[in-house]
Amino acid sequence: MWDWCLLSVRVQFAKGEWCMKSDRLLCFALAAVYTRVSRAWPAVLFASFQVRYSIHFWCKLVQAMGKYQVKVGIIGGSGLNDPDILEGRLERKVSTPFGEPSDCLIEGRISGIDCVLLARHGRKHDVMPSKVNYRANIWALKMVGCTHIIASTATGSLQEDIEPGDLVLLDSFIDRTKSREATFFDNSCNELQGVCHVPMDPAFCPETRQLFLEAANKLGLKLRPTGTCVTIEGPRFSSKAESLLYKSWGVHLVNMTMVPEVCLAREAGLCYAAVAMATDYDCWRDKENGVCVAEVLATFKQNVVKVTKLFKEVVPMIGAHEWDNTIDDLKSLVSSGFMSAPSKETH
Ligand SMILES: CSC[C@H]1O[C@H](OP(=O)(O)O)[C@H](O)[C@@H]1O
Ligand SMILES: Nc1ncnc2[nH]cnc12
Repeated sequence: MWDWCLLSVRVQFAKGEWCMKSDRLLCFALAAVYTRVSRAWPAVLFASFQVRYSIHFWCKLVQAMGKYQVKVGIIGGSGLNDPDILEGRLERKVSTPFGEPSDCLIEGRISGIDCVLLARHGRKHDVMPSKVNYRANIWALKMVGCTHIIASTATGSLQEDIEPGDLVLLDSFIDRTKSREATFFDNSCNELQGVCHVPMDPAFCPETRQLFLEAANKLGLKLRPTGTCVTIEGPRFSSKAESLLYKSWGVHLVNMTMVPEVCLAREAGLCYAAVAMATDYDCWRDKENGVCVAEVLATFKQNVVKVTKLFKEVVPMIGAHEWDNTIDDLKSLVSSGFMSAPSKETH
């Protein structure tokens, strides 16, 4: 039994995750006492203890064998910026060649997987959609080593069967923004020279999306597997004619932030997936008044637990997955978009 205890301690040290948390210490102490008294109980205790840590262990092992160390950036949209989602939090202020991101990065872990949380509109929600520095946000996450970004967004539903509170895993977008920096390759940064026409199909990372679907399935959570979102410039909501126009295009949802975030994540070679929550029916329906901020925030608040559960479930799945080919393919996709070879290795 002591061998088992020692092995466990060694694993904790090897992972660099040893910390004097009371639950872990108690677990070890009880096991040590029981070892003297009985031979059965320690096994039971350690079985439960090990289930949690063996998941971490295998995740780390899979990552250690791969080329890329997985780190998941979480961009919290309206209504999602609760840092409690992360264990062992540490705030880090960063600045990028493109300016300041919306707020500090909050680094921490979910189930042992390194994560970085960023509030898209700042933690006080004082940055409006058109003024979000999307380039700085994505670059900051890339700079601190993120391989993935999972994002949330509050959206208006353009379809009767997508009800307020429903979650949709986006698979495409339509860009109706007007005044946003939508590429890193505009020669404003010395490191990133060249003209890049990056392919945007598929728009969202298929492998990460697949893991989201499996995570939702495991949780028994309703997640619509596909959906197209039209991103408008904002900050105003749509007129009825605009709303009806988007609806007539067969679009499912409307928001103000998905573009250029998803495009910049692609240029940065990051695996990006977004979960949209329908918070309202915009203003196309005759049945009720149009959307307002209070409605958006209230609906998001009522349902936010679904998004956090889903994110907490999917992160260890991302950590356990093998990403070498996916990330290499993304890099090639970006390289294929250059009109001439970039002057420096940027990805
Ligand atoms: C608060 S109403 C409009 C606002 O909500 C959405 O934000 P996010 O995408 O960051 O969740 C929408 O895109 C608008 O920015
Ligand atoms: N109806 C709507 N239009 C644009 N952005 C939104 N975010 C939430 N609801 C929205």
